[in-house]
Formats: sequence, structure tokens, C-alpha cells
Amino acid sequence: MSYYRQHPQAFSPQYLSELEGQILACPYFAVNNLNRDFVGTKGFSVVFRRSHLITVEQHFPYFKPYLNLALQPDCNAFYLNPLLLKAGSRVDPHIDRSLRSYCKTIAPPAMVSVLYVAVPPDLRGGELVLRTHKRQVGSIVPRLNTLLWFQGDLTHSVNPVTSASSRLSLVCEQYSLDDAQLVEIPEFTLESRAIKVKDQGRKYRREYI
Ligand SMILES: O=C(O)CCC(=O)C(=O)O
Ligand SMILES: [Fe+2]
Repeated sequence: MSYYRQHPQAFSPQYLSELEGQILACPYFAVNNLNRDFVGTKGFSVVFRRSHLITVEQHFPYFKPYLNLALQPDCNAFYLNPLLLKAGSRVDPHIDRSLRSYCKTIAPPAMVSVLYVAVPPDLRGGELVLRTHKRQVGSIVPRLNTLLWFQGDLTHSVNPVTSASSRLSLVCEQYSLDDAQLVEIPEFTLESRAIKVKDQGRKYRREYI
């Protein structure tokens, strides 16, 4: 495939506004414990294997339509995270490899999907910039209700949001792992600053460039 593809008007407006409301009201939604690349962002993460998709849908029924459309058939492990960027927030250049905290030998995801759940008309900044080997291959202006897939090994960043309004996306890193790697990945687990567990210090949450 080319480096990315977009599917505009992916869902009904009713679904999008329900999704936004549910994410913002979710008790796990908190200041991010992603690494230093994620400046001033909020969110939480759901880690799961394809075999436990049904468990994800039971806990988070409002993710179901997104997962139905966004998940790639050849992928078997996923890192799903809603991401809110408010005024002044940005994401510095990184390659997604969040599952590396569970399996050190893991390669980048095959694909990353991003749904733009809330994009106010007056949003300034917040473009997603995609690069390969220092060459820019995309600069994507977030559009409400667009579902985007990009190649998982691209370096990417989100420009600072300079308006007072926020942007909410729903991101899913999608991995195609071999059996030995897959057993290292939790069947289903949550990561959030709002949950106090011993191993929240994610050393490899996102990889530095
Ligand atoms: O929201 C976006 O445009 C992409 C965010 C991102 O890079 C990430 O969550 O890893
Ligand atoms: Fe990313």
C-alpha cells in the first residue's frame, strides 16, 4: 500500500458524538502515561490479542464499530488508545511500538489506524506529519469522522495545537506477531494513570528517534 490511506465519513454522526462522550467520561481517561514525546496529552490504553476482541467489546461497547472497521484481518495484537490534544499539546517524532514493554524483540506495527473523533472547526495546528528516512510522506489535517491507516514503521509527529480547542483521536497500533511473540502480550489489559498498579512505569511506551 502507499504510506497511508483515508476513509472520510467513516461513521454516523450519532456514533461519533457517542464515542466522544464515552471516552471523555471514561474513568480511565487521564493525563497520559505515554513517554515524553506526548506533551500535555490525555488518554488511556487497551492492550489485547485478537482472541480477546470480544472481551474488549464487552468492557467498551462503544469501541465496537471502530474495531469492526479499523482492524486489519492479518493482525493479531493491538494497542488501542484514545488521545486528546488540547491547546499547547503536541506529539514529538516517534515510531509506535507500545507493545515493546511486553516483548522486547517486537517490530513496529504493520499498520496504525486513527479515527478523528472530535475536530472543532477552529482547530489550528494538530496536523499529523508522516516521515520515512527523514523524508516527509504526508501531512494530514485531521478531519472529523475520517478514519486513517498509515504504515506502522513510519516516523510521525503531531504539530502543536495552537487554538483554544482540543482534538480527540482514537488510535490503534496493529501488530502481526509470530506465536512466540504473541504469548508475551497480555490477552487483555488496561493502562491508565487512573489505575494504580506496580508496573505502570512503561520503559518502552513509545520509542525515541
Ligand atoms: O492523533 C494522531 O493524529 C496520531 C497520534 C499518535 O501518533 C499516537 O497516538 O501514537
Ligand atoms: Fe504514534
